[in-house]
Amino acid sequence: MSAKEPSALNAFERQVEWIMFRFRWIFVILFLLPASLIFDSYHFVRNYFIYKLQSAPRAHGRKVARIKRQVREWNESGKKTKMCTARSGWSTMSFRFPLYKKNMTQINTDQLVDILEIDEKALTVRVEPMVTMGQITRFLLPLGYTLPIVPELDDLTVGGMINGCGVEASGRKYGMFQHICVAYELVMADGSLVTAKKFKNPSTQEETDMHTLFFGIPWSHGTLGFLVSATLRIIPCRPFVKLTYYPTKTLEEMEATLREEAENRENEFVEGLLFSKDRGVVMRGRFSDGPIDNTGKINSIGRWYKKWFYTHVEDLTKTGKVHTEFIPLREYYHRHSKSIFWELKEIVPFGNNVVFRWLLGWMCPPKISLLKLTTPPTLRKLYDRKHVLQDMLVPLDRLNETINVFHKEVEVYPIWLCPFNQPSCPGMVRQRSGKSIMYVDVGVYGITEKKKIMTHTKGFQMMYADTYMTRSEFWEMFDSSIYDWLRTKYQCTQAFPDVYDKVCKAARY
Ligand SMILES: Cc1cc2nc3c(=O)[nH]c(=O)nc-3n(C[C@H](O)[C@H](O)[C@H](O)COP(=O)(O)OP(=O)(O)OC[C@H]3O[C@@H](n4cnc5c(N)ncnc54)[C@H](O)[C@@H]3O)c2cc1C
Ligand SMILES: NC(=O)C1=CN([C@@H]2O[C@H](COP(=O)(O)OP(=O)(O)OC[C@H]3O[C@@H](n4cnc5c(N)ncnc54)[C@H](OP(=O)(O)O)[C@@H]3O)[C@@H](O)[C@H]2O)C=CC1
Ligand SMILES: CC(C)=CCC[C@@H](C)[C@H]1CC[C@H]2C3=C(CC[C@]12C)[C@@]1(C)CC[C@H](O)C[C@@H]1CC3
Repeated sequence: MSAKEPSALNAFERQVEWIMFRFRWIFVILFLLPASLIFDSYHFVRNYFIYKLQSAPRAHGRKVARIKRQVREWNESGKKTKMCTARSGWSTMSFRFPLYKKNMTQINTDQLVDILEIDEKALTVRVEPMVTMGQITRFLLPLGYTLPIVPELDDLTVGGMINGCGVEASGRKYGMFQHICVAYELVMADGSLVTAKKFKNPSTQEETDMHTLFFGIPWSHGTLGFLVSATLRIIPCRPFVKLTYYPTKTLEEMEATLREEAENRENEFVEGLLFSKDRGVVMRGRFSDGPIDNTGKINSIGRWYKKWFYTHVEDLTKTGKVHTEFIPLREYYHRHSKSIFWELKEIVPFGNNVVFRWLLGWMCPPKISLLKLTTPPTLRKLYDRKHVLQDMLVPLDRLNETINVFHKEVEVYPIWLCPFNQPSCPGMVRQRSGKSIMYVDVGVYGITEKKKIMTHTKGFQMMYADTYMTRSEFWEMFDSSIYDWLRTKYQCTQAFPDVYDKVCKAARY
């Protein structure tokens, strides 16, 4: 456990800080909302034309050749500094800017933004790593398919979900994002192109190597090679999610209901929200064709004038009754995008007001990357002191204990609870029980009124969040056996930093 001391501020500085925080919405409404709309419209049109022209598969070879050439040039020029991707710090989905990029050779992977091919026989889709979740759902759902796991913010990338990690409400059935991956195409430190994948019975040394590499990539944060494409599983889907809300009145009831629903094999999605230590709701979802059996109405939560999803859920829990409704699938997947979970209320405090929603809701949300880019240093300091951003992945039977720790230390609500299945397979996140265990992601995001203490309970911490762990604490949490071996075998130690040196506090500001 390590404490973060608030820096001493005088009264004037506090006032400036408060004004910037309270009136940021003016800048957001006047500049960021229109800029976000332009940005998204450009990408929408661009992707539409690329799809219609079918040019992405041909262009992929050229893009990969360029990356191989950059890595070979790095080798030939004497390997002076280590390598990382050239993705700019402001466009990534974490609060922090990566400091490490400044002193490294940046390999340009920014053009890898296209969906390459869908194989309806093998039920897979092959995509480049900068493809976003919003892009994938827009492409797959009209074809009647979906990824088994769709992390909910539109701008999360496939590369980030694989090299970092991705969880979502369907994790109870499919695990983490890495568990829906079939193969990774990688440019390694020597400039070679390899395909890492799972083999049922690896029979040659090469197959064994590629099998081991496949398990090493998730959570490695680009420290084993550059991902240039990924083959992902797809599943058939239906146009709606039939969502049932079960209000809970105690933490014990929450844990029991979450477990019961997570273990029910008929459920596709299970998610919990805690609005206070005791009061919460468990939501279970199943694919559906809509309200044909008169068990509920359609609620198009994604429409611009609709309430933010979590406030809708909170209103339902206040009735104390079980409620069922049908949500269009894509709107369900991106249900937390419009309100950026519950972060937008700090930025546009009246963003959920009915008048605002009808007038300007269609431009929401502002892009997270633009918010990040335009956070002034004064506000960053305030966020440093008062804002909590933590995701702890813990076995479900430790939920109660974990909530108690977060309640005592930061008392930030709502808390996001996302159960997911953690198989016993090799990799950095490792449980060695020999069987699958139900874990839960406990996500805490928001402003705390308490003195901020960063605590890490037993489990795995998602590394996009703020981490104050020492190197030894880090490697106590994660399993390094395959990782270290792969780093040596593929000459990564000279080519890429150690994963801890990318995610520790000193590497980000
Ligand atoms: C000095 C040294 C030499 C090494 N030499 C080799 C080598 O020659 N060849 C090589 O491949 N690795 C080699 N390794 C890597 C080695 O595989 C791992 O470091 C080690 O086995 C990890 O142990 P573990 O208990 O975490 O994984 P284990 O559970 O032992 O897993 C090892 C391998 O078994 C397979 N496996 C296990 N569970 C599952 C599962 N649930 N689903 C699918 N696959 C599974 C995977 O291939 C995995 O890579 C070496 C490591 C070291 C330190
Ligand atoms: N529901 C969820 O699961 C959510 C998850 N998140 C977190 O957000 C992060 C994803 O953010 P996103 O902006 O998409 O990704 P980032 O750009 O932040 O990438 C995350 C890491 O993956 C590495 N990486 C990305 N692409 C490649 C590639 N092609 N080759 C090699 N390494 C690569 C990056 O390396 P480098 O440093 O070299 O750029 C970086 O270390 C994840 O880490 C995730 O944990 C956030 C919100 C929700
Ligand atoms: C569901 C999981 C696993 C994680 C959700 C994480 C998000 C809540 C955060 C990821 C990036 C964060 C940023 C902000 C809020 C919280 C996230 C969206 C800001 C928008 C907060 C305001 C700052 O000025 C900019 C931040 C950018 C990153």
